[in-house]
Amino acid sequence: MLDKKVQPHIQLSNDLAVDKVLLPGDPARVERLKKWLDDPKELAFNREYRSLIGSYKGTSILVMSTGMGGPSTGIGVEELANISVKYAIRIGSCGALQPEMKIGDLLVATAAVRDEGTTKAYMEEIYPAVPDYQLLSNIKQALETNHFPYHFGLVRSHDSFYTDKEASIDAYWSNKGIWGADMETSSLFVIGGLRGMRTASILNVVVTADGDLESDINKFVNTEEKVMEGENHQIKVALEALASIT
Ligand SMILES: O=P(O)(O)O[C@H]1O[C@H](CO)[C@@H](O)[C@H]1O
Ligand SMILES: O=c1cc[nH]c(=O)[nH]1
Repeated sequence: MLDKKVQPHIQLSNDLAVDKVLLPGDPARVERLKKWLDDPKELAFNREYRSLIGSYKGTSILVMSTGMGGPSTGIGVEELANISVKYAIRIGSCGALQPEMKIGDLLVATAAVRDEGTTKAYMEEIYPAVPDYQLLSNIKQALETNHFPYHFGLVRSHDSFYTDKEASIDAYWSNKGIWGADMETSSLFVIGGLRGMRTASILNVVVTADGDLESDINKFVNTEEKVMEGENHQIKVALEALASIT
């Protein structure tokens, strides 16, 4: 369904005529993205959905935060599909689950474990959460051209952060070969995919596998240098991947 009306949550409409979007979780990341775009224009900031539009190498790019977790990501993705968005790359942060991953390394999701509630409201658990092959290929090209440190691997998207069991849950999934933990990738892949969107997720490592989640997250709030370097890398790679869509 194409929708000329302003969408209720994201407060954007089809009049934008843009089909490519970058999706950070954090609205503050939207502000930091401004410097990457030519002629950036603030659009809306309603609830967790902060948006701006600009261009990169002549390609029109929408940027919109999803907030944290599956439900807000799902609503954002549905409303973006209603205004004709066709390509969406998440630029998020994640906790590492494998020991060789360093702060500021990038993790490109090859698929996601649907360990959250949102996508179960849409599809049986046997349905896979997978990205678009062409976007992955563009992302790999940009990573190699720029020589940024990266990994490709499975991500676990989850709903909880501060339960008493987080350490053992992470150990379990690490042993099963999962590379990182976030809260939105599986919802983007499943809901975006069901709505005909091509999707990918590039995650910046903000917590190492042997790190303590609470203290490392606090360092993240203090904009630790390596984290910011990783964020700049993920933004550049995502923009290059979108701009090279033919
Ligand atoms: O930095 P963002 O993109 O929000 O991603 C991660 O950070 C939040 C938790 O701190 C969750 O949303 C998680 O997925
Ligand atoms: O472990 C982590 C760290 C950041 N974000 C997450 O979702 N999980």
